[in-house]
Amino acid sequence: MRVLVTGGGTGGHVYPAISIIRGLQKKLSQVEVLYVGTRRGLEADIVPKEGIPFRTITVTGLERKLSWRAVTTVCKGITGMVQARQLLKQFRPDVVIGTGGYVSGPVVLLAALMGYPTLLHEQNALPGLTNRWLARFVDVICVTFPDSLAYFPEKKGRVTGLPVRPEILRVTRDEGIKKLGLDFRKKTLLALGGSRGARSINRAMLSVVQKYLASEALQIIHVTGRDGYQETMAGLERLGIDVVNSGNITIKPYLYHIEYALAAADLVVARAGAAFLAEMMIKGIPGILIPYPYAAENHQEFNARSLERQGAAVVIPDVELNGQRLLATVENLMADQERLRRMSERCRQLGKPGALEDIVNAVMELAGGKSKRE
Ligand SMILES: CC(=O)N[C@H]1[C@@H](OP(=O)(O)OP(=O)(O)OC[C@H]2O[C@@H](n3ccc(=O)[nH]c3=O)[C@H](O)[C@@H]2O)O[C@H](CO)[C@@H](O)[C@@H]1O
Repeated sequence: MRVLVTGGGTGGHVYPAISIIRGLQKKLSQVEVLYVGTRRGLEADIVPKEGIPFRTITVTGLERKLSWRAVTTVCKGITGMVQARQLLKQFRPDVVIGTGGYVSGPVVLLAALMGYPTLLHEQNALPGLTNRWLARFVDVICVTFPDSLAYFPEKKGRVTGLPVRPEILRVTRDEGIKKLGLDFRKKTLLALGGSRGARSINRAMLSVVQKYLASEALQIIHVTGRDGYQETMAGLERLGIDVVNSGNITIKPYLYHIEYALAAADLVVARAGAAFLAEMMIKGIPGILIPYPYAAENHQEFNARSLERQGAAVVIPDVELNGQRLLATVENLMADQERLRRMSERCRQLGKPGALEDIVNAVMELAGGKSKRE
């Protein structure tokens, strides 16, 4: 099978694309892949390192106002379309997969117009601009949140979820607690702010760390992000909080093996990026979510509110976040273990451990069911 994959700009679009490619390679003995991205997106760095054949086209984001920049954008858009058409004609895929981001616009559009079977994957509850725009042209749209089905033509959408790394599915609570040197008798709070950390969460967490410094009930892992580590440590020192000798608090700039922390956690404090939320749901961990307010079209708010409506999380808007509010929310949840248990149950029901399998099956079905016109 020949699969052309496109999607990029940020990791949020690139990692699901790589997971889908790996899933197809595992399932099929013969699969030839071509990844189409831009030179400037994160995909240009990651995809070749993964050993996946990679080609680039020229595209830039859409301009909302008429200006010289808008004219240049249109010209680049036309160049991108011509390049995409050439790549499609050369590679002749059995199926084309788009995971969002500007680059997938011209590639998937051309593919659909040329008669190739097309599939989109949407990660967020509020679908991205490119996927919303492509929806009318494509065959199948796999979504993460049921909420986003409302933005797509009725018969095309299906809820598959977002693929998570296999090690996250595999590691057990006992393994996580042991690996991180935690106490089996205590509950564990994991606080982190997405892959780059979050200053507002780091600041608010100071109050939570201070309160639970010597707790017999709750231990804390706080991941600050690389940029926030020094500031957090300085903040703790200013407050006279000695985390090193407390034995109850772990502060790290980044977790390369987050699967252990996820396996150990009973509650998280986090942003609301789609990948992390999918991981929380699968592990059954309720969340206190503080959506990143500057994400495109405020989409993290939609992700977080979706889980809140379904009883799997509580939301604190970033503008309302401070130490007092976060501490009160943690304390309320810790005082109501029955509520935490119900929330955890809801998370597990929402988790989609079979996401990758479902997407791979949809791709295979599509590739087998339609023939190319060009
Ligand atoms: C700022 C922004 O716009 N982010 C978007 C981006 O998220 P982004 O690509 O940043 O992804 P997420 O925030 O959902 O997930 C972060 C990932 O980093 C991992 N991790 C994090 C911290 C750590 O110490 N170790 C570690 O391994 C997590 O396990 C997770 O897999 O694309 C997603 C999918 O389109 C969107 O939903 C997010 O809103």
